[in-house]
Amino acid sequence: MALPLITLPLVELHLHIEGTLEPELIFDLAARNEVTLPWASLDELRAQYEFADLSSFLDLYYRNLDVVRQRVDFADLTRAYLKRAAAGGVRHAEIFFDPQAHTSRGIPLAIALGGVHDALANSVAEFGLSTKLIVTFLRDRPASEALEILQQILAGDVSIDGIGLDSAEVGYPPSLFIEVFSLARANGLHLVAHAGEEGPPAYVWEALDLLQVERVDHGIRSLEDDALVERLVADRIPLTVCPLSNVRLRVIDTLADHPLLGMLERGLLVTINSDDPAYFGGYVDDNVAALTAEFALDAAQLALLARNGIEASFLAAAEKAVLNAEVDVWLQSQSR
Ligand code: HPA
Ligand SMILES: [Zn+2]
Repeated sequence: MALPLITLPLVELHLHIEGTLEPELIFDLAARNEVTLPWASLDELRAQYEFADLSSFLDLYYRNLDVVRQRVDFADLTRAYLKRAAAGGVRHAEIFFDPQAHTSRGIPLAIALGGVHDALANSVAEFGLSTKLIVTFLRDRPASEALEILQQILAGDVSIDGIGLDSAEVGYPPSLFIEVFSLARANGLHLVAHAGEEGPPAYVWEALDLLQVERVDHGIRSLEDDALVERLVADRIPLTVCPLSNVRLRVIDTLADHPLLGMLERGLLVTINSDDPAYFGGYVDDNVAALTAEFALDAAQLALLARNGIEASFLAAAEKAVLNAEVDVWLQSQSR
């Protein structure tokens, strides 16, 4: 009898829930909410998924959210991600949610956040997948708005685990958000920020020194600054790298050009993630599979990447130990 296949237990740390809105769900929610779409068919919508850079992607990402309106829509969106992620071996996900992508189009915060929370609350029971929720602020909107929303969340009844920064990077340095991050820190929240995706290494320094982030999202432009790499290595600051996103947003030309192996060689704590899987051609397991094919990664390298994700997560030590033991079992299964 064939041995049952053991899947590598994965942790996902860079995932925008809004970026899991698949074309089929866009059409379903448009029908549910009686929204007229500008696309006549799924194919016509899919034809829009060619991006020149981050901002051309963000235009479509925000636009497509028009169909997500009711609390149940947010729950359905989130549940669909959890189901797909679990099927790909994800055991723990730390999920980004952009409140301003919804409040700015008139959806009350409580509806959007409540719907996401409804799905996350059942995730362990339904999918065997634990989660944390990280509220990300749009850096191309005023910091005063982010501060107001954070205050509302802190006063509300949905508890969150951390905050982050995303959206258009260049021209919006982390220094604009010092007050928001100070408030989050004072309230015991974890801190992350997108930096060094399209922005310069100086933004990564600011995220570390001014915002005191615990992880850097993307961060691949850090490689342009040796002193910064030394700092990231010395402090074991994780970088949540998203290879298929990097290719689709033209941060790099092709997957073959991805600096993953060089980053690992330099001792960086690199984790593999999907970013916006409905837009970039794959979920986290697809990212791992694409890297494995491109760079002929062996079982030890895959186990290292899985362990990096576990180390970089905001799980408690005992929870990390459980997942690391599952990686051990997977690694043993690979040598048989
Ligand atoms: O890849 C991203 N970068 C910045 N902001 C984002 N918001 C969703 N995805 C992204
Ligand atoms: Zn991102």
